[in-house]
Amino acid sequence: KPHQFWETQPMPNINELESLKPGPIQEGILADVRKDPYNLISKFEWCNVDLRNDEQAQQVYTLLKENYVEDDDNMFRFDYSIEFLRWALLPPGQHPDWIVGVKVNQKLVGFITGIPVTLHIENQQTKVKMTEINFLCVHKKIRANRLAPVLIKEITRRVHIKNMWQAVYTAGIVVPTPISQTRYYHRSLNAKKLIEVGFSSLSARQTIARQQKLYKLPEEPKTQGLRPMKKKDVAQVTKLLNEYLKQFKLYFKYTEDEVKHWFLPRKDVISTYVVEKEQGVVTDFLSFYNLPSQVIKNPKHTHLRAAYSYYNVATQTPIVQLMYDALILAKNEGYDVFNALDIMENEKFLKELMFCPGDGQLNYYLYNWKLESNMLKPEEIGIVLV
Ligand SMILES: CCOC(=O)c1cnc2ccc(OC)cc2c1SCCC#N
Repeated sequence: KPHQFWETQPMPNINELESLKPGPIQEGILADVRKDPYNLISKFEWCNVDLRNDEQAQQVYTLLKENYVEDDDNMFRFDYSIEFLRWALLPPGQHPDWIVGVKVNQKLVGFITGIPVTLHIENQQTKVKMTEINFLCVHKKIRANRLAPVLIKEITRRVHIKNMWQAVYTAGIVVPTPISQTRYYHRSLNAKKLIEVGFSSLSARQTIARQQKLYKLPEEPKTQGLRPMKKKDVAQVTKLLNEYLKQFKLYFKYTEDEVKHWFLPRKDVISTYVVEKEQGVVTDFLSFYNLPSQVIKNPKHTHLRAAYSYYNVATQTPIVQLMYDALILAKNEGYDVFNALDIMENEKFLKELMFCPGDGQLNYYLYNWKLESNMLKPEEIGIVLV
């Protein structure tokens, strides 16, 4: 029976979509929260992973590299780097007991994480303090032990115990009940490599040279005043971002500390460029993160270098021009492909900049919250989960 576990969770099911009123589905009662961790089958143990510790970070890296998400054709598997995981999982206000591992004989075989976020939902006046759940992973060799539901229940318990009752997460699969179904788009930067790894294919009339010409980009960005973001830009970027995000139905509210963490450039992790035309005035910014993938069983390539569109705020520069510059910058940083979802204003540049729709979809979920509108359109989503 499908969704055995999800039927037991506070998620609206199909026939409740009409009856439930907007807001929390279940009232959270702190006194009812289990004080001790869920039971694990013998030899399995809970652990809090300290990602600042090189050995423990290496164990997480290897577990994900070998067992985390693959595309439907098993052509790629995400290869999150240790520095990326430290960026993604050690933001301001992080809770050490929200980086949850399961070990067997000191070997990491299961993983799930949460980070604290403040989410603004639809027209609700209040912003909801909640957790963003990510990196649910069970080693391939011990699947079908029903370990994933226990990992989800345990991190839910660790969130409840802090008096938080909602969560936000994404998944490529459909379980009860998505709040939005978005699509990945891909813009080729290295046509030859995408053909060699088998992602792109040539029709009879096409040649590799023709494809390379089609996707060729200028050497340098067009926008005057475009430069890497620096610490001195944090205040202006925070204001621009928080103002920009208000147009969406779902968005995070950022403190300056959070903007420092999420946007200051980190080599091979996050690239952020600001537009400063007039002395000291930042009018726009673009950002993309580095998430390579292992190419599974390919004679010629072991990895794909993929840049993922993060947050882009265009107030003076046309969004198409800003994103064209993002492609040029990503190409110059050595990426093979530039990926983006059809969320926020992305539809405005995807076609014009020659992005192609992928066959993978990304579903957004809210745990224990009924929306006013059952589903949100992709362009109403203002959050990117890495
Ligand atoms: C060339 C276009 O495809 C990808 O970039 C890519 C790379 N690695 C993956 C690993 C797991 C995976 O599992 C869904 C998908 C990919 C994808 S397509 C969806 C991500 C985007 N954009």
